[in-house]
Amino acid sequence: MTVIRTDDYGRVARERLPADVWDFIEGGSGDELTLAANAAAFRRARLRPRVMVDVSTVDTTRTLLGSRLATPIGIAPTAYHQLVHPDGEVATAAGADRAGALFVVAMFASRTLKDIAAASAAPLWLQLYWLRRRDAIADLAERAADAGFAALVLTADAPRLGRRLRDVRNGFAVDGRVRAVNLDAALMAASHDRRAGASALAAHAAQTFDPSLTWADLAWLRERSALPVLIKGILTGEDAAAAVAHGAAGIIVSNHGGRQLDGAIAALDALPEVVDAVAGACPVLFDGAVRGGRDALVALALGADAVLVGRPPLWALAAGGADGVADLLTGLTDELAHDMALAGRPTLADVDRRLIWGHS
Ligand SMILES: Cc1cc2nc3c(=O)[nH]c(=O)nc-3n(C[C@H](O)[C@H](O)[C@H](O)COP(=O)(O)O)c2cc1C
Ligand SMILES: CCCCCCC(=O)C(=O)O
Repeated sequence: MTVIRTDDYGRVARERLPADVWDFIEGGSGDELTLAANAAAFRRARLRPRVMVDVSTVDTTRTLLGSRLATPIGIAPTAYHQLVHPDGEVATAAGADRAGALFVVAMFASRTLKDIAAASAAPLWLQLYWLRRRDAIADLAERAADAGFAALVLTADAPRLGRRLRDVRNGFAVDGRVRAVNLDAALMAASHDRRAGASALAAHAAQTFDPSLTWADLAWLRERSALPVLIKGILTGEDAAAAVAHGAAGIIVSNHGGRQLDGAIAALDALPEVVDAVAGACPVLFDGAVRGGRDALVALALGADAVLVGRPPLWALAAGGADGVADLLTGLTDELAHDMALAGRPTLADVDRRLIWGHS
């Protein structure tokens, strides 16, 4: 199959991956209402292009927390990349590096932070879940700083894992050969216990995730790491304001790709409210159903400083390893530049709400 659009990687990956791994990646929680809403929100958006603008040069570069990126399209944290490719996150990092893109590495990465860092000169951030074992969080934050990671991302929307019915039906468990190597083995054992009619990941999260996380705990993390801490999983202006008040260095508007609270609003619909509440106090990133350059353009116009893609890099990794990831990201960035030119917005500074019909 010739790969010309993001979804083509998905078709190739689906042919290559075991059905239960495909379902783990693709699935949302519950009735997958939020998963569907994320994509539908982009399909509704309509653009107001300007003409007679010099677009002979289009600039997609973006500076985020002091790091210069070739593209405002980066990689969202997703667990266990070795489920789809033997090189796992090392290949993902190499692909992101070639595209000059940000890669947010998951706490449950299947390659070591050191090996991932060695594969990329582009910025790397580390995502954290709030574990009952605080020592594991502090230890990981320290190792991330030592390995040259530039920021931490605390995922706030997962006091427990969403009820992902595909995983429950498949009795999904992570293949024993794929390990969350940055956490100690005892902490991770349950994610490999296959049991009919249950998701091993959900059972494992119930044991290890600490559902008592509140804003006060952000101070604990900030005291233990000099790295800036962003909060991922914000969908309301109230929480965005609280994040700023508690010293968050950035916010990621996200409903976890429709994998947590089913029925939560589409991430794109939440974006303007969050951007208004933040009022420029810190960068606002976005994820959820970005599948093309036009989607990225819409989210940027609604106020995101950068967008992240979650499932597509896993598809591209399965389809073509590091080359697949690099091609995906450069392809998305080319599409973004193309649409910026046709919309009469030659720089990201020109991309604002006036571009979106109904928001101008
Ligand atoms: C297979 C998979 C694993 C994920 N793992 C994590 C994770 O470990 N930590 C996290 O904060 N979010 C995780 N996410 C959510 C993504 O970071 C992101 O919010 C979501 O995938 C964005 O939506 P998209 O897939 O439509 O681009 C995961 C998503 C998928 C699909
Ligand atoms: C207990 C391990 C949880 C990893 C979950 C990754 C994931 O599927 C998600 O966050 O979504």
